[in-house]
Amino acid sequence: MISRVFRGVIMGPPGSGKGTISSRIAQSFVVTHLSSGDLLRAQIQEGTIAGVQASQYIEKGELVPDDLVVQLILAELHTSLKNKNWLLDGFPSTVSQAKTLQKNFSLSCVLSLNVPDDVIIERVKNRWVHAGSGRTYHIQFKPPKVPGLDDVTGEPLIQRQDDKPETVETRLRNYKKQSTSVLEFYRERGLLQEFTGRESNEIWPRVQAYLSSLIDKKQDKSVKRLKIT
Ligand SMILES: Nc1nc2c(ncn2[C@@H]2O[C@H](COP(=O)(O)OP(=O)(O)O)[C@@H](O)[C@H]2O)c(=O)[nH]1
Ligand SMILES: Nc1ncnc2c1ncn2[C@@H]1O[C@H](COP(=O)(O)OP(=O)(O)O)[C@@H](O)[C@H]1O
Repeated sequence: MISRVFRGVIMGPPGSGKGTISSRIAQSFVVTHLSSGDLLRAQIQEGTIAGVQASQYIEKGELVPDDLVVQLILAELHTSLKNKNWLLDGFPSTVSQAKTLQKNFSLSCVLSLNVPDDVIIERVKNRWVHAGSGRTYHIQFKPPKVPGLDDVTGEPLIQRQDDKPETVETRLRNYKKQSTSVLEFYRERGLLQEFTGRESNEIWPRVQAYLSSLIDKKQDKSVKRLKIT
């Protein structure tokens, strides 16, 4: 059933391909991708109070307090993404966040990526990002056109502080601890669609086929990835 507005969530452990699959969804459908991690990193870059608070948790691989991230996400959904198709990446990460989201919006679906830990740990080692846009690259899987530089701006790529192996281990542990109840919350509501695999290129066609039944492709073009100023 194609509903008027698409409101989706994509879940998965760090490095599972949420950003990769989300950008393909944004290219294939009229959907704007909003990453809670990108929002938080933008706050840190701007040196806001929220950014200073969030950085203390992010650098340890721990979740940022619910009220802080809820405020940032809801502000975007009620303004720049009002009446638009959107896909949330990395939010909700707790049941409390899921309940708050449910009070504000009814979701079309929740996609969950199941990728083995050994694949994730190897992948994140070679993840490079363009801090300003959140675009991600990978030495083998998605290399930049010019080594070390962002394809769009030509600015230097960096590795995230929280992508260090010991922090990734913490984030993986925290994801497993927190996500079980969030996945159950959505499974009980018949919203959860799980995709298991080792490569994004094998998962993507299954995601694309599933979303084709939910998203109306004919709608006017909307912004692909919310530019977080
Ligand atoms: N080798 C390989 N790397 C991938 C694959 N999918 C994504 N990546 C890369 O692995 C890293 C993590 O992917 P990302 O989409 O950022 O995952 P997220 O943390 O869940 O958003 C990035 O550097 C991606 O470019 C894949 O199928 N194979
Ligand atoms: N919904 C959220 N609730 C609390 N903290 C969050 C949330 N989303 C992101 N964060 C914080 O930002 C960090 C980076 O998130 P993210 O960019 O989604 O990582 P990845 O995409 O690699 O899984 C997380 O480790 C966590 O500290």
